[in-house]
Amino acid sequence: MPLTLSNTRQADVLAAKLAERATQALIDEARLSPKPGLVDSRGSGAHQDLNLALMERSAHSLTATFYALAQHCWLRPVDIALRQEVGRLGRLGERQMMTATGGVNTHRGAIWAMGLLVSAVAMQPALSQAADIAQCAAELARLPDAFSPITFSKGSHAVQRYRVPGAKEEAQRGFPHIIERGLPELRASRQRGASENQAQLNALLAVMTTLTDTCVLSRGGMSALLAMQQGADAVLQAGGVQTSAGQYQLYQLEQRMLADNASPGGAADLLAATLFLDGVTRANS
Ligand SMILES: CC(C)(COP(=O)(O)OP(=O)(O)OC[C@H]1O[C@@H](n2cnc3c(N)ncnc32)[C@H](O)[C@@H]1O)[C@@H](O)C(=O)NCCC(=O)NCCS
Ligand SMILES: Nc1ncnc2c1ncn2[C@@H]1O[C@H](COP(=O)(O)OP(=O)(O)OP(=O)(O)O)[C@@H](O)[C@H]1O
Repeated sequence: MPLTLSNTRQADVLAAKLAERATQALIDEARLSPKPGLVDSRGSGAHQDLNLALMERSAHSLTATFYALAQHCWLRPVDIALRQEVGRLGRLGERQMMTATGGVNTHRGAIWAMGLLVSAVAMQPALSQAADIAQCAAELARLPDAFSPITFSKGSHAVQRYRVPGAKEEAQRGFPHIIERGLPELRASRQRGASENQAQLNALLAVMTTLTDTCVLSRGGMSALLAMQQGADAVLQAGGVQTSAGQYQLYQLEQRMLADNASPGGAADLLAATLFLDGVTRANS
């Protein structure tokens, strides 16, 4: 479509809205409490170098990145040129995050997941189903980015060592932990009468039941990952965080994760992305 004044204005409006929603989803995730092992409004969980103020500063520093991604992707077809530009903007966002936090990794995985989903909504603003948006993001994630530097990462090390899918594969598969776990649990919990806080915690736990979270693997190995998955499942089997049995199981899970020095950063990223997609698709419906 040729760029006219009117559709340039539409692109601006949508980009501003998506950037604001993505930033807010990161803030809502960070504040949500009580989350096992993660930064929340009670404290730093298993982290020495993170706290809520830093997470919020980091989230705000990313608004400009999400805005640029949405602007650039507006009505664009998925192709290598777009993939490269999205990769460039994502890496620029990582550098801006590092500047805002004084060199601490607060949201690396979140920039990846949220950045791809923001891009997908801008590419096809008419999509109204979360699964379709996730598939569009997956198509982008599956394309090679020739400018991606080959660097060591804890995530890729865990993927190779334990032979499990990590952040890249989750995106390339169409974010199954958002579409098949987080989003259905969020909506089902609300329908069962859980409060918004409880529904979001249940959604996080639903993601944790099966995610091979490379943050947990890097810090605590396979035993910590299995304890996380089984502990999250035990909370949901007990009726979720809105029941006293579920709260007891959540307390047990938190104690175990702290003892393992483990934090489900990948699950937290996917919860933030779940909240973003929930908001975007509710606004469209
Ligand atoms: C894919 C990324 C996250 C790197 O992943 P990798 O596993 O190699 O490294 P790293 O350990 O630094 O980060 C992984 C992060 O992903 C999250 N995560 C961990 N496990 C999982 C999982 N199973 N599923 C989803 N997310 C996960 C965590 O937050 C973790 O910290 C990303 O940084 C990247 O390659 N970006 C390139 C820039 C780009 O192309 N961006 C485009 C979109 S903006
Ligand atoms: N509330 C949260 N608390 C902690 N981490 C979170 C939270 N929300 C998202 N994350 C994700 O967790 C990741 C940070 O995890 P972690 O600190 O384990 O990674 P690291 O810096 O690579 O490793 P380490 O801290 O072990 O050196 C970030 O990429 C971020 O996207």
